[in-house]
Amino acid sequence: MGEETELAPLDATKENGHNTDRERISIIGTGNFARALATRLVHNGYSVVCGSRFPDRRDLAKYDDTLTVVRVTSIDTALNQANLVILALPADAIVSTLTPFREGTVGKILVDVSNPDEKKREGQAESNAESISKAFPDAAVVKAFNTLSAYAIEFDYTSGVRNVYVAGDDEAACGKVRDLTRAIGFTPVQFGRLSKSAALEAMQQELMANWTAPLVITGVVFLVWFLFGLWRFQIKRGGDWERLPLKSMNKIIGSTAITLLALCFLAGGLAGVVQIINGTKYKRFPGWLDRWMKMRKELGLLALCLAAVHAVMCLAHVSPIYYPKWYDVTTVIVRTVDGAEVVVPIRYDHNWKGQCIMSMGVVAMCFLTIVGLASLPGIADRLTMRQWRFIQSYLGQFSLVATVVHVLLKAAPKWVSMSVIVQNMGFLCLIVPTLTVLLRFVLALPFVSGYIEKIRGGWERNASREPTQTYM
Ligand SMILES: NC(=O)C1=CN([C@@H]2O[C@H](COP(=O)(O)OP(=O)(O)OC[C@H]3O[C@@H](n4cnc5c(N)ncnc54)[C@H](OP(=O)(O)O)[C@@H]3O)[C@@H](O)[C@H]2O)C=CC1
Ligand SMILES: [Fe+3]
Repeated sequence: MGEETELAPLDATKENGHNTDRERISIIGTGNFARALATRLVHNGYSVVCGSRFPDRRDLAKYDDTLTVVRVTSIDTALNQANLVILALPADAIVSTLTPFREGTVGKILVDVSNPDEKKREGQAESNAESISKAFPDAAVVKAFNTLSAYAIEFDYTSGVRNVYVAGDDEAACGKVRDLTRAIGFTPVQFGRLSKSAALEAMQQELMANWTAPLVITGVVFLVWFLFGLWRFQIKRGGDWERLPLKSMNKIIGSTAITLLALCFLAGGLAGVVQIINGTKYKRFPGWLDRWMKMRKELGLLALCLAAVHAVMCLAHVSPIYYPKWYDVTTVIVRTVDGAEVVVPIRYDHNWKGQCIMSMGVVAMCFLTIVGLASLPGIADRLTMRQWRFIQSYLGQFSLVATVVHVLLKAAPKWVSMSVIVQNMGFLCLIVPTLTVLLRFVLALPFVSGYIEKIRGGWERNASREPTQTYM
């Protein structure tokens, strides 16, 4: 592809009195991101020009047939071909690449899609977008698209509408970028002024946004149950190490899952208690409760993940060998050649206990899966508020109750005969979930829930109190 001298000048895009320059977009760069955006733009009826340092050497058609209609020109020409220019260049090369063509940036909307190189940007307060804006003050710089991958832009037409965050100081320019975003099948979300672009760039650097604390909590809960299980099932029994990887680990993982599930629902219960004590919803929750409330989704998903592992491990080893009390056995007496009588089991059937434990586990897993799926963005977006609350609150609590019953059925009768109840993992791992279920039950009683609903509706017990104090 060479320099396209026959390209119409920008003004020629005004047709029938209408300015159709929105139809032509310039992209500077011919790399992965530039090609992905060009493909999507062409699919949506845009005419695209790509500016390259080496236009003669770039043949975009060899990547995808769609790109045969994309002209590759010099950077200078590309800048002059559209009002909206997307800078798909490496972050560090943007200013130096455009500086020789400063004239061409005047009056243009420059869309910065870049993400910083983490190491180079450490301690640097200014975002890429702000640096570009400073270097080219006669252009309107808009930050957008940086939170999407080239792959998602090029191929992901099916998994729901993705958000594209837009930040910039020029409202008209931001509006044009939002229109473009919408036109190619994304949902534009105005993120604020250009100063917010640093947050957008940081967003992309975060590997585990919102997940660090829930993962640490999961690790701590797992460690507590692991150490207890190690002592209870291996050390105390004088070394039963070959059962550690599956049988003991299954109980440890199951206990971790039910604890996390309880922690997920306990936060909401405590929030209700705090609101009753405060007598108003206009008082902030204490910091620890606020943070806890915000990690409920992650805690629930981690509980679901571990519950699934527990279920698979159960399938792998639940048998009459490990759990004889869950089975009825049919035996026959066989006489050996030397006349001795040997009792031989010929058939095992799950008894009532075994059937109830397994079926309650399946029910809990099923409801928990629905709750987990409904919390994922693509699905949650499609639910009405009422549907979402029904699944998260009612089905969620039902899954916790089913889980508690599952463990109770498995462990409860044993407690009665156990001299030291606190050594029973089934008993210990039920304490927090049972307290949570009881708390939620009390909060669901008509006069209590009515009182909370009143508070959540804006009613204040002491309406004359002023000003409302906040927790720090
Ligand atoms: N790839 C992705 O999934 C995502 C990328 N981004 C951002 O998009 C921008 C482009 O990324 P991507 O397309 O993956 O990168 P590539 O390395 O694939 O492409 C960059 C293009 O920029 C041009 N370029 C101009 N000057 C230079 C230079 N000095 N050094 C290297 N290339 C130069 C090159 O085109 P030519 O040789 O034709 O001039 C090159 O093809 C980056 O800022 C990145 O942070 C953001 C989100 C996701
Ligand atoms: Fe279980």
